[in-house]
Amino acid sequence: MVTAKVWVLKKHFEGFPKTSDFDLKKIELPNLKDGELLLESVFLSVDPYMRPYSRRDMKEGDIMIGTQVARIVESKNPAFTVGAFVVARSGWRTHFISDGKDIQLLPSSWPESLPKSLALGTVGMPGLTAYFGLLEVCKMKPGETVLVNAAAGAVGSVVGQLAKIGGCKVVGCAGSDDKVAYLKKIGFDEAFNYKTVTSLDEALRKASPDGYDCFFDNVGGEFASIAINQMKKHGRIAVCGAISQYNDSVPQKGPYVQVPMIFKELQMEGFLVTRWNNRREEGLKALLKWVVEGKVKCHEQVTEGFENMPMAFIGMLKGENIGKAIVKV
Ligand SMILES: NC(=O)C1=CN([C@@H]2O[C@H](COP(=O)(O)OP(=O)(O)OC[C@H]3O[C@@H](n4cnc5c(N)ncnc54)[C@H](OP(=O)(O)O)[C@@H]3O)[C@@H](O)[C@H]2O)C=CC1
Ligand SMILES: CCCCCCCCC/C=C/C=O
Repeated sequence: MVTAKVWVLKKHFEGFPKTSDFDLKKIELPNLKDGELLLESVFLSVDPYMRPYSRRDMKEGDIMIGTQVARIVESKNPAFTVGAFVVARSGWRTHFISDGKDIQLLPSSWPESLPKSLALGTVGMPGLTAYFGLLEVCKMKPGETVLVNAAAGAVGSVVGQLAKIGGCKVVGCAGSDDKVAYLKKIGFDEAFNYKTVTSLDEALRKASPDGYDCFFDNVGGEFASIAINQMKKHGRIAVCGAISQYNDSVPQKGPYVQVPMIFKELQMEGFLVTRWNNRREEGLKALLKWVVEGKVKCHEQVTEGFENMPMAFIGMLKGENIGKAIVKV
């Protein structure tokens, strides 16, 4: 008999999540039936979507949603061997049982030397978000200028590097001087700390006096309202995330987008990375290749210990992470 530790949502978040909104519990797992596997989580992901999705998809007492890289410790399914690593969507649990249908083996070409946690970041859902958002929504072209916010995070840091690979000029904004230094290190042409500039409008203008062809928006709210005015004619805005609004108890008010949208003839499109689930393999293959070649650099903010999951999640929402926020069990 295996005992799993799980984190449940004790109380729906009101405003910014608190550690007291979570409860750590223990669950006895049953013995495996034919066709089933026992897995242990090795790395778990904490992601911004957990904040809005908890309200939409969960009730109090449910196990927190989320993904992990897990190792197969017992198998009664001939398609999966003990010791193999998979990406699963089993929520905040140390151990779980699967019938093998909703788990994905790490690509067979995954180098031994590459951290498996990257399957939750650059070579996982956040990397795919950057890849499809830039190619399919922004439709970036060589020579264009791309703006990205939350630029030092899991999605943003990949957006900037893919845009450079695609022959664009890249401007990134992030919330600390250390993050700005990181952006310059990984090849961003311009980067600034949006928290310390006297005027965001002026800082954006200085970074690209001619304006922006593409804006990959991870933040929404006031930042997006200011940035939209600096789009070039026929610019494209990929509305990827709105993290500045996820913890609001009262919805923020305008300014509104219609006037710049009309006079600059902009395209603005929201998207979910799951739209391209049928092209997941293509995206992961491309991302893995760039990482192995050293063309895309990865950084992870690793929190040690399953007990610290709520703290890691709250820290990520506060902006404490450079690169992908990960918990190592
Ligand atoms: N559409 C889709 O399919 C997907 C959307 N997303 C979205 O992409 C965005 C980035 O996700 P991800 O890369 O995983 O997360 P990050 O690794 O970027 O972590 C979140 C970052 O958001 C920034 N942030 C937090 N609060 C605010 C705020 N009030 N104003 C501005 N910035 C803030 C912080 O960076 P800083 O210090 O720079 O402020 C923080 O580090 C999120 O909005 C997320 O919801 C992610 C995956 C898929
Ligand atoms: C329980 C795991 C669900 C994984 C869903 C990933 C979809 C991410 C879409 C993100 C939207 C905003 O952050």
